[in-house]
Amino acid sequence: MIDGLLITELNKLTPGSSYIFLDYDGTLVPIIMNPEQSLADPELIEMLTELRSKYKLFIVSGRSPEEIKRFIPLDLNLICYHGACSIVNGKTYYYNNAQSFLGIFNEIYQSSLNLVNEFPGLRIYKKNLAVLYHFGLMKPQDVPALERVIVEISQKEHVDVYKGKMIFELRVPGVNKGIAIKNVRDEETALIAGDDATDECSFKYNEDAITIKVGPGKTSAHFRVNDYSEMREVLKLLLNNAEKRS
Ligand SMILES: O=P(O)(O)OC[C@H]1O[C@H](O[C@H]2O[C@H](CO)[C@@H](O)[C@H](O)[C@H]2O)[C@H](O)[C@@H](O)[C@@H]1O
Repeated sequence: MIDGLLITELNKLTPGSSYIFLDYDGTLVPIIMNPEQSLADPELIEMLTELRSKYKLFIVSGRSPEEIKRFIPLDLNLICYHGACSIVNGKTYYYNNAQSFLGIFNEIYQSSLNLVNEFPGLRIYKKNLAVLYHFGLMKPQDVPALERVIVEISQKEHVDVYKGKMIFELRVPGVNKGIAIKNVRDEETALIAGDDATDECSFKYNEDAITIKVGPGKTSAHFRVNDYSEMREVLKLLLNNAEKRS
């Protein structure tokens, strides 16, 4: 059930001027074993279509823009690669010259490929500004050894390691969803929702916003919902609020 206080807070968001920043995996769609299959369903696409017409909507993801665009066939504002790249009104911006890491991540990907022989079940995905190591199908007892290898690569190549749900990701150093969000919204009212460690930066850097943790775990968000379907109920409330005010 949605917290009554959250329902009251939602009234502070003003259609036309307030921002909505939504993480994707685990927040709008469930976490699944195959990351390439996380397509948005028709209900979600309809909801996002409505939301972007009423609020300043951003999807804020660790994914690449290409992945998000394949999953959600809408022209949306995006913050991708955990904050390394933003697409605002069709224009692309990179954090701190992040695009200069393209070659490095390609090299890391190529030289990592043999790890699948050392760690049965490991899947490695090439992203332009990141490399994703998915250990969901690995034996749990092998994961600490994989982590050590990945930390070594990150130190050698001067990139950051991110530990998410069943994944390690090498990403552009210093990226932070929270700073990217802050730069976009300035001090305008906003709702920010996310489910994972990377979203905690979004909450911490934007304490004045309405922040929602999706699912269990320690958080600095002001509110919590149980899962992505309850998050969708919150979005429906936002749409109803906008409808009442029009
Ligand atoms: O910031 P997000 O939109 O939450 O992206 C974070 C990572 O999401 C994806 O991985 C997660 O979802 C996958 C599909 O459900 C799941 O298989 C994986 O275990 C999760 O960690 C994505 O693959 C990563 O690149 C993102 O960084």
